[in-house]
Amino acid sequence: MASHLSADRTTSRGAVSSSRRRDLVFVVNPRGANGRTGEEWKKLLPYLRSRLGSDCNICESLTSGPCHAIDITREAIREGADAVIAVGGDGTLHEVVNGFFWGEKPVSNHDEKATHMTALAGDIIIVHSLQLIPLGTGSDFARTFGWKNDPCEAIERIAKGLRSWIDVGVIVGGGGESHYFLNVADIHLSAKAGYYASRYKRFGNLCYVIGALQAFFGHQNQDLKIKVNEGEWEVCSKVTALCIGNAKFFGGGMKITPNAHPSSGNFEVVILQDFKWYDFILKLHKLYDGTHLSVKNVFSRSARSIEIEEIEGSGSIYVQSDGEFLGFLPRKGKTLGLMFVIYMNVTPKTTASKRYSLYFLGFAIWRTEDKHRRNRLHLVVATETSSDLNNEGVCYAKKDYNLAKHPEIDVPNLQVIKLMQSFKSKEYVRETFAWMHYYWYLTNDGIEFLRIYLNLPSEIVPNTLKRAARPGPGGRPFGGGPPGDRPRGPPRFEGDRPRFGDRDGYRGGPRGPPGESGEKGGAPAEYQPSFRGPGGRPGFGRGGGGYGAGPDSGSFA
Ligand SMILES: Nc1ncnc2c1ncn2[C@@H]1O[C@H](COP(=O)(O)OP(=O)(O)OP(=O)(O)O)[C@@H](O)[C@H]1O
Repeated sequence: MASHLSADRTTSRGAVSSSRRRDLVFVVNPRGANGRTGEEWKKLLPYLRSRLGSDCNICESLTSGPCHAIDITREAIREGADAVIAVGGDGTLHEVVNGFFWGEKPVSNHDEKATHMTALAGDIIIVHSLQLIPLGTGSDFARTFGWKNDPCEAIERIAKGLRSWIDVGVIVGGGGESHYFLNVADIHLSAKAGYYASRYKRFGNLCYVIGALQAFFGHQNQDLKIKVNEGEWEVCSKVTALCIGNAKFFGGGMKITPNAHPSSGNFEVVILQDFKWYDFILKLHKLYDGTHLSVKNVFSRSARSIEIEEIEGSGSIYVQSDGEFLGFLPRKGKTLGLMFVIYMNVTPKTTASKRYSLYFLGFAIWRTEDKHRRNRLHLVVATETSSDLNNEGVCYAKKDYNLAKHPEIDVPNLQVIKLMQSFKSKEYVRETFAWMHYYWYLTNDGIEFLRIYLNLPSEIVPNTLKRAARPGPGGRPFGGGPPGDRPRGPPRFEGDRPRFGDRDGYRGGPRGPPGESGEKGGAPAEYQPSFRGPGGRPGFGRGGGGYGAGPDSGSFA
């Protein structure tokens, strides 16, 4: 463990190395929330040790000043920490997230054997865990998940060890340097307000109001050029603020990007145009409850990437990410502020394709505000119990949106279909449709995702995959080697460039010949359905036409 980390190793260290005790590194900002974080932390530590000490090594490291959390995190990861826990506000979380990266690359462990980074044919999935004990002034990131500034609740989340992927945004600055964010990156008035608010943290959440009032002095709405998802440049006139949300809240509880979710794979970009100071006074309540999108001159769109250029070249447009002041938008002609998201799998050769995701430990699935998300995660957990998708590598559902329950999984049929459509869009499953039934086959990415999500050892593979390992005519090479040797699909990028404007482009191209890509109504020609009547279990995945079972699915990545 990092030399300067103070590690609580009251329990046998020998047991630590031989068993699976986790090394948890708590990065504490004692100055957070005007010093309250440090005080709370002192009170919390005995409880933390009693709650987690029997299973984990608890290492605490107090920051000594701004940016120190970045160095601590990097060192912790290199030394093999299983999880880094930010204790403080969004600023501390922001620094910890940046510590997960070095330049454009994720930081990796010194010890190759214990490495938490999985490299699969050029794709890198970062599986170091990040967690948060929200103890800051605003703690806005935690609000998206409905978390309170309650450290005991946070410790319970860590103890339960539930995990989820979250997206990480990247800002590529003028000099080409990468800067990462988790919550909201914003430009102009809101960023200026955040800059001033940081001076008044002693007033608690009121600091944001004071900051906003101060920011209006000398403020001028500015024309900006933006390019979304590598499309055409557009002019946005009189921009008051432009906010790029990976999560929903900023400024001490303003629901600025109400449709953003850190696992969606997209930002929500909200642009406020031509606002006057009195507009803010009159509409402030709408910003807090997230209903401002219906207000005149407020625009929202979903985006994976956005480039922003100042037209006037004033060099005075503030940029902020996760509530931390980053500097000013580069002047026109010199450089661009470029931001883009990022969802799992990095293809290292292609610098333009930065799709990272961190593993978020202790994700409060039952507390999230987003109903759809809750159902999705519930269903992933359900697959573990039902042994359906995970064990068999396949899942099915009748195309009946009103069916009260899926016959095998204890949730409404519609939720199964919606979850699988979401998985399909992420290429975790391949879909076919026949005889009023959908069938989904786990892809390699899907297996990897479920394995990590459900914390399964690498020996566990879906049953269909095991059968595919049998040699024989027409048999697929799947399963013949170690899991990491599984063959991959065709390259995800054409030449050096990702097909950014096209979702399929960055998710990967078609994975098989026409007819096998799993479009609705496109059951493979060789497919012979073997239904056993209503409520019976179709034969998919059990040898008939399942994943890896026959030549029809042979080109499936
Ligand atoms: N030891 C330290 N002394 C002074 N400042 C520090 C120290 N450690 C970290 N910082 C800085 O403190 C700033 C604020 O920290 P943090 O975000 O944790 O608290 P907060 O601002 O009260 O909460 P929030 O951002 O949620 O409103 C960060 O910019 C960080 O760089």
